[in-house]
Amino acid sequence: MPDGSLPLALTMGDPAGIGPEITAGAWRAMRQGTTPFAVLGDAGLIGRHDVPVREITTIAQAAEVFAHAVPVLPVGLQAPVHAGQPDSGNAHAITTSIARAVELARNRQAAGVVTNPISKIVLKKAGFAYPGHTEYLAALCNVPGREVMMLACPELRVVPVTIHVSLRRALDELDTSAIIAATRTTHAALQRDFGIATPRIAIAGLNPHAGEDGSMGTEEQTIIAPAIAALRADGMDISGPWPPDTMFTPPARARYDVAMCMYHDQALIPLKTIDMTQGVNTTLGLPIIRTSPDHGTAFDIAGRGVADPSSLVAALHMAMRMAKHRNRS
Ligand SMILES: NC(=O)C1=CN([C@@H]2O[C@H](COP(=O)(O)OP(=O)(O)OC[C@H]3O[C@@H](n4cnc5c(N)ncnc54)[C@H](O)[C@@H]3O)[C@@H](O)[C@H]2O)C=CC1
Ligand SMILES: NCC(=O)COP(=O)(O)O
Repeated sequence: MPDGSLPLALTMGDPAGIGPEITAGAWRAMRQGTTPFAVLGDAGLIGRHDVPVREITTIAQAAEVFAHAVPVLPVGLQAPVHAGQPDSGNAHAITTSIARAVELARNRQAAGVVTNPISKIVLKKAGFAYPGHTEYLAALCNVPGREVMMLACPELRVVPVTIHVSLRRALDELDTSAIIAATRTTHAALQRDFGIATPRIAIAGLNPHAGEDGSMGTEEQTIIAPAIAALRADGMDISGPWPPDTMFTPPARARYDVAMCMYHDQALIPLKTIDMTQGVNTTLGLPIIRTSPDHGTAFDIAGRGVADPSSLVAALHMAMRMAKHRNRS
């Protein structure tokens, strides 16, 4: 069976966050469609949100069950779950769910992995060694350091070259080779997983006004321009370095397929401001497909039944589209 018709593996995320209720909401929205998923988590927890749930023993059973109930491959919890009150006691279950989902995708039993949100600090307190999914997934796939985070909504795609580090450390980490590596990975993924034959890539500056000829910082000249030259020499359609404050306006966005940004918030602020409900986070550079909603655990509203499942639905649909593109390439 081609990967595009396999079910997706959906991780549990933090059980005290909005993961269980957006999972139930996504199933309601998608049950009659052609994108089945199986949850690696706790059936009782999802059943709290007024949806039928069925435990399955292999992910192959998901497609048949999906129209009638949320298919769940059980992953046992270690601590009781109270919505909105995260507990590091469940860290092992959270990370096991991710590891098993990756295994299913790597064994070609799942079309890809879609992750529900985790709390970085909850896992860190339990000794988890990774800043987020992105880095953990790369380790699980034996490609540490090759991971690239891309967020996408219908209006914009953005890639932060430096990811889950302090702003001070991001400035230290930013170098020509990091920009070149992230851009090459992004270019290849846009072709392979998104069907864009000749991606137009815009590179952001770092400083106000992109440095204005070195009068407000020299990183554009010393770090970014050499990366642009090397990428153009590879034959890519590269523009920049663009002043970051104007490169996300609607006319500017129309001129590129992806914006390479120098640090986390330079990328994520415009994306989430433009469209938090349809935004999807995807990890490029892995041997598997991985997407996720663009939002976090939203502990402040968890359990109230008000969480919007739209971003998770968009993540599930994007993962399936990517799997189908990858199969055709
Ligand atoms: N992919 C992932 O696993 C991600 C995890 N996080 C984690 O989430 C935790 C909370 O992070 P925050 O910065 O508070 O961001 P957040 O996205 O969880 O919440 C920000 C605001 O948006 C609201 N919100 C988020 N998703 C919503 C939804 N589906 N429907 C309605 N309202 C929604 C929340 O109620 C809150 O007011 C952190 O521990 C962070 O590490 C954050 C981003 C992504
Ligand atoms: N701000 C994006 C984010 O935190 C998502 O990280 P990850 O868990 O997908 O690595």
